[in-house]
Amino acid sequence: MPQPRQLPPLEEVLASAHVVSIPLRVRFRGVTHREAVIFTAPAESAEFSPFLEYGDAEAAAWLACALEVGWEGYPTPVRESVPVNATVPAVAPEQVEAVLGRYDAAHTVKIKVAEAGQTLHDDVARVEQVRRLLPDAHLRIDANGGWDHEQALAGLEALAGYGLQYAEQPVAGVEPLAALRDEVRRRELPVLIAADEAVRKETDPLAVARLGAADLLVIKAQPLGGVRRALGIVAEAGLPAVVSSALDTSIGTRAGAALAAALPELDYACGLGTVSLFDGDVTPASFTARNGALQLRRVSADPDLMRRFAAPEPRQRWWLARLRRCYERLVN
Ligand SMILES: O=C(O)CCC(=O)C1=CC=C[C@@H](O)[C@@H]1C(=O)O
Ligand SMILES: [Mg+2]
Repeated sequence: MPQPRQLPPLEEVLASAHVVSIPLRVRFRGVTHREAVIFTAPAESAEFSPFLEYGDAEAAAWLACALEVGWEGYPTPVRESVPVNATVPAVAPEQVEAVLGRYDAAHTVKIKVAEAGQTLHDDVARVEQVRRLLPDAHLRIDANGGWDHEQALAGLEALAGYGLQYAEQPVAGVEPLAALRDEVRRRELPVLIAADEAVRKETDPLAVARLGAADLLVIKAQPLGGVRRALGIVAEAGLPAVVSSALDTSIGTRAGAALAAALPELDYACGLGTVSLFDGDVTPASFTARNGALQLRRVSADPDLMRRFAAPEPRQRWWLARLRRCYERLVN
């Protein structure tokens, strides 16, 4: 398990922890509120927000990230500005304009596809609507592994005509992704393949690069156990990286921006625009993009806002118990 060089004492970690629940403007990943633990830590404000269904082994990596950020701070940036994409959840075409309206500018848009209970017809309608509204934007899709091999080929055949920069995790797993990428190239479909879950949910995040399963990697600081560990994975993989959010508040998004800002190469807009999907935040000036880019600055959690968005008491207890268990895993 990745760890910050020296863990701060558990009592200090608990004393700085605030459990919040922030409403989302649109349903995303099946949730309407995002729960998170925010630390008012000595180096930077930090966030621990593994998804609710994750077990402790996986969630512990997210805690390693929070402790690194909070008690060590960020690595030195090589750029001050990070371009980001707008994110369109699996909404109906009529809702697309309102979602895009939350962004100051959308030069690049990521569109969710292959949502359970929807059809390719729904995906085509959504992508078509984004393309109609933004004829010049770079478009990318994210299937979250929701297609099988044949569905992915059918999906990419149907959507490639709208001009896609890449397809993120069209099928689940590393080998299936490699097989799909081979077939996409054989058919000469003009779409690159990106790996997300195949990097962050596998025991070996480098398997994708070794097997040639993707053209680029989606990299997230919390699931990969921290900013510095993620930097190491990108360096070893030798593939272009798209740093993305884990649906974090402004605090976790700032850690993602620190990762993107420290990468030697940044060829693609990052998936760090999701604060615009939140209807509330723990910092007075939300860390959102201006003209399609985040400008690095200090982002600190505000005590009043953390009180305003404090999670209900039973959820606080649930999160603090989870935090203790994950900490124990990092120690042992
Ligand atoms: O990449 C983006 O534009 C936004 C982040 C995003 O899509 C995600 C955030 C959190 C959880 C994931 O299901 C999802 C993703 O799959 O990339
Ligand atoms: Mg993804």
